[in-house]
Amino acid sequence: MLPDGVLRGKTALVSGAGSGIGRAVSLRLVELGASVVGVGRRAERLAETASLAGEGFRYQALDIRDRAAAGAFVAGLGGLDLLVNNAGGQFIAPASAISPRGFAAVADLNLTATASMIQAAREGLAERGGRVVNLSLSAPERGIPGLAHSAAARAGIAALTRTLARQWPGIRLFCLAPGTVLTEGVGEELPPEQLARIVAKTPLGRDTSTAEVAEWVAALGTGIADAVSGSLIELDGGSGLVAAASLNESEQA
Ligand SMILES: CCCCCCC/C=C/C(=O)SCCNC(=O)CCNC(=O)[C@H](O)C(C)(C)COP(=O)(O)OP(=O)(O)OC[C@H]1O[C@@H](n2cnc3c(N)ncnc32)[C@H](O)[C@@H]1OP(=O)(O)O
Ligand SMILES: NC(=O)C1=CN([C@@H]2O[C@H](COP(=O)(O)OP(=O)(O)OC[C@H]3O[C@@H](n4cnc5c(N)ncnc54)[C@H](OP(=O)(O)O)[C@@H]3O)[C@@H](O)[C@H]2O)C=CC1
Repeated sequence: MLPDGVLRGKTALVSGAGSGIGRAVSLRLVELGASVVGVGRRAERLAETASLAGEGFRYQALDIRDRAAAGAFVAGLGGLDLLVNNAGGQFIAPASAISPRGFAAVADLNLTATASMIQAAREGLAERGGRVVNLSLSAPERGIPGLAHSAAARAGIAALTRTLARQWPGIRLFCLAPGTVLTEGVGEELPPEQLARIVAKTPLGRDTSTAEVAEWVAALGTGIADAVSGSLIELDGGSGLVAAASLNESEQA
C-alpha cells in the first residue's frame, strides 16, 4: 500500500471517472492527496463519484471524441502531474460483422481520441515532469477474437506509448493492461458464466479488482516509477502468458 499523502500537491485528470475502474482510480488518487479532475459523457455518474470522493474531486461532462472541446478543456487545465486515459471500450462482435463505421468508432475512442488527449496535455505534463497511464487490454498483440477493432487500437496505443517515451523524455508514459475486472461495464458486455470461464483459465485463477488497478495507477504517479517509461504492465493474473482469451463462440468468423 502506498503511504498516506504521497500524492499531495499533485493534479490528475482521469477520463471515464464516473464508473468502474475510472471511479476507483479517482477515489484512490483523492485519498492519497491528489486533486482530481474527472471527465466522462454522463454528468450524473461523475456527480456520484464526486459525492463519494468529497473535496479533491471536480468534474466536467466531456466526450473525448469531441476533439475541439476535449483539447480546449485539457489545455485549459495547465500544469498536470498525471493523465489517466481510462475512457474506453468496444462492442464484442466477430470480425466479419464489424462494419467500417463500427471499426472507426472503436478505433477513435481507444486510439485516436486517446492520442489527442495526450497531445493536448503534453505541455502541461512537461512543465511538471508528468506521467500518462493508458488503460489497455491484456495481450492485444496476440489477437483477441471478438475484439478485432479494440485489439488493434490497444496495440496501437502500446506502440504510441513506447514511441512517445522515446520522443518526450520529460514525460513518463505507461500502458496498464487488466485482464478481467468485474465492473458493471464488463457485465453489460459479457454474461457472468462467460466471465467466470475466462477467469478460471487464467494461471492465477482470479480476476483483478478495481482497487488493484487503482493502486497501480497511483503508484505509477509516484517516484516508485521514476526508472520506468514506455512499459506495458499486465494486471491479468497471467492470462496473457498462456492464451489470449476468445470472446467469440467460434474463433473463425
Ligand atoms: C483478456 C480478455 C479478457 C476479456 C475481458 C473483457 C475485456 C474488456 C473489458 C472492457 O472493455 S470493459 C468496458 C465495457 N464497456 C464497453 O465496452 C462499452 C463501450 N462501448 C461503447 O460505448 C460503444 O459500443 C462504442 C464502442 C463507443 C461505439 O459507440 P457509438 O455511439 O460510437 O456507436 P454507434 O453510433 O452506436 O455505432 C457505430 C457503428 O458501430 C456499429 N456497432 C455498434 N454496436 C455494434 C455491435 N454490438 N455489433 C456490431 N456492430 C455494432 C453500429 O452498427 C455502427 O455501424 P453502422 O451500422 O453505421 O455501420
Ligand atoms: N473491466 C475489464 O475487465 C477491463 C476493462 N478495460 C478497460 O478499462 C477501462 C475502464 O473499463 P471499465 O471501468 O470496466 O468500464 P466502464 O464501461 O465502466 O468505463 C468506461 C468509462 O469510459 C467513459 N467513456 C466512454 N466513452 C467515452 C467518451 N467518448 N468520452 C468520455 N468518456 C467516455 C464512460 O463514461 P460515459 O459513458 O459517461 O462517457 C465510462 O465511465 C476501459 O478502457 C476498458 O476498456 C481493460 C481490460 C479489462
